[in-house]
Amino acid sequence: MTEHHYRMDFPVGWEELHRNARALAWRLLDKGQWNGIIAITRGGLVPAAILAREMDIRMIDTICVVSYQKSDTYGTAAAQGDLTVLKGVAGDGEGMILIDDLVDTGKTARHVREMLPKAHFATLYAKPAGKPLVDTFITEVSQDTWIRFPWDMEHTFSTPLAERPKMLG
Ligand SMILES: O=P(O)(O)OC[C@H]1O[C@H](OP(=O)(O)OP(=O)(O)O)[C@H](O)[C@@H]1O
Ligand SMILES: Nc1nc2[nH]cnc2c(=O)[nH]1
Ligand SMILES: [Mg+2]
Repeated sequence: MTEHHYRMDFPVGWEELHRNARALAWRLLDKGQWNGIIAITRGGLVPAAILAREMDIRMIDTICVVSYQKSDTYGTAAAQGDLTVLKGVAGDGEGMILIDDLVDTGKTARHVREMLPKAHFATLYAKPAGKPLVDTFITEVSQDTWIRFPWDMEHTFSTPLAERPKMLG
């Protein structure tokens, strides 16, 4: 188990996520022809759907993995367990876009890149430790930032920034 310390919160709304995913689609279209998309579950599924629509790709597969345990009250990962692959993909990934929402420590990226060494690994967000493992990403955030995706959030009371350090621990 690896312990993580996140000091900053980075909430991402649907519009911002959509804009970033479309920016990624532009970048990938510029890089050539693709045979399909492989989404890393679960975070890669939404970006995969947006890429598929923008890039006119119908061939979509998944690598199904379990890694982080989100165990604290605020949905921030307290620990990262061993990576378990529930479902892989045949072949070496040639001509395929391998997509995830983000790369953090790079542990997931390292594992899936070994499984599909010829795939083009893309993410919307990247933290410095994982950045060298990504072929194409859109937005970099610092290592001590916890990204909150729209599918993990709902509209609720917003705690003033000055009080948040107590919450993040
Ligand atoms: O670079 P790493 O430190 O390996 O972290 C990145 C991984 O963590 C998140 O997935 P998570 O395990 O939270 O599961 P989910 O996609 O099912 O929500 C994210 O979607 C990446 O897959
Ligand atoms: N939602 C979310 N999941 C993660 N898994 C690893 N890092 C992160 C992060 O910053 N945000
Ligand atoms: Mg994930």
